Amino acid sequence: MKRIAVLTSGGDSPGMNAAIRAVVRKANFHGVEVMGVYHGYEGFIDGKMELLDLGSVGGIIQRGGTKLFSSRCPQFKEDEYQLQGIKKMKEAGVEGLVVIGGDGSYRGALELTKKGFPSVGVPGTIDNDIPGTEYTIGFDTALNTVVESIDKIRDTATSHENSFIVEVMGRDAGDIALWAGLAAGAESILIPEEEYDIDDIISRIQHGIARDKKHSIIIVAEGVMAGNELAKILKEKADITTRVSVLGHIQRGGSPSARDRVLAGLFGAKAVEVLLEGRSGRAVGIKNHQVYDYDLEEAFSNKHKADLSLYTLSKELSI
Ligand SMILES: Nc1ncnc2c1ncn2[C@@H]1O[C@H](COP(=O)(O)OP(=O)(O)OP(=O)(O)O)[C@@H](O)[C@H]1O
Ligand SMILES: O=P(O)(O)OC[C@H]1O[C@](O)(CO)[C@@H](O)[C@@H]1O
Ligand SMILES: [Mg+2]
Repeated sequence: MKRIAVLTSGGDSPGMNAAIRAVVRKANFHGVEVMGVYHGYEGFIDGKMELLDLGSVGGIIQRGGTKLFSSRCPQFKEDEYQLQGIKKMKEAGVEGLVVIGGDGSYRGALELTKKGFPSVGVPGTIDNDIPGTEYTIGFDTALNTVVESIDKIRDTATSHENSFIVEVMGRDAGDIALWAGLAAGAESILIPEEEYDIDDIISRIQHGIARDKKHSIIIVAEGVMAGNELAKILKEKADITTRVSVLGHIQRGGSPSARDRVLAGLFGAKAVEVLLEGRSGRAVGIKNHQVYDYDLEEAFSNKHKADLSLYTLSKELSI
């Protein structure tokens, strides 16, 4: 291969820029040019891209967001648009693609590979919900943002002896809620992967009050329900008044943590190696501290499993 392309797709995540940089620098190291495709699959369809040289990815390793912009592009699910994009790429001499994104983006990458355009997936999502890899780029930074926010909420919760509900991101995946709950010492954690027990949540708050605890923190992943909805249930069922904080998109921003930058470097470089070895339809991941590649299809035909031992542990530690 003499020229490949890179794009970022789906929700952005801190560390995507570091991954773009790694793809460009690693490919250049092997004498291969890299085109940066703008706005995810939207730009792919239109062939909206430009050459990324060594200098063009300088100064971005520490920047949140993605220099290439991202999008959710529903029309890319249709063959017609995938083929149109492949045509544009081939006309520009592009022979392979690195897709940095989540599970949806991976589906697009597999479709392209099946249609004869070699593509490799790099896991870039704060949700940490891609089967086959223990960590995704951006999860660590998002987790730290959430934990820092909860620490601040805890200060005011303690001063006013309030119970707080903190709503975090995660439509289908509870990793952010779970890890943040454990890291911040939340009394209850609600995740999409596990049925919640409202009586248990209530009794934990009441138990805290009875032992003169100054605050209570409940973390709810948005996929379970909105924080305000939970507040209403607690009021109606047990006359418990709570304050609600919805952390929202601040969780997707900010400078990537050192861990996410390292992961981005490892994954970006590995994706280039895979393409240059003539392999495609692969995803890169990390397991037991080893970076490896595996079948893209495995990344979405299996369901992501949250580590429920953390859930049990959190219940034991926060009482
Ligand atoms: N079945 C599919 N076939 C082709 N392309 C797809 C498919 N599913 C998703 N895509 C493409 O991938 C894009 C991103 O998918 P999605 O919105 O699910 O985000 P994601 O990559 O899972 O990231 P995250 O969930 O972290 O935000 C979609 O907008 C679409 O362009
Ligand atoms: O960009 P949008 O549409 O607000 O997406 C929000 C979703 O994206 C994610 O942040 C993942 O990127 C999810 O946690 C969240 O549910
Ligand atoms: Mg997704």
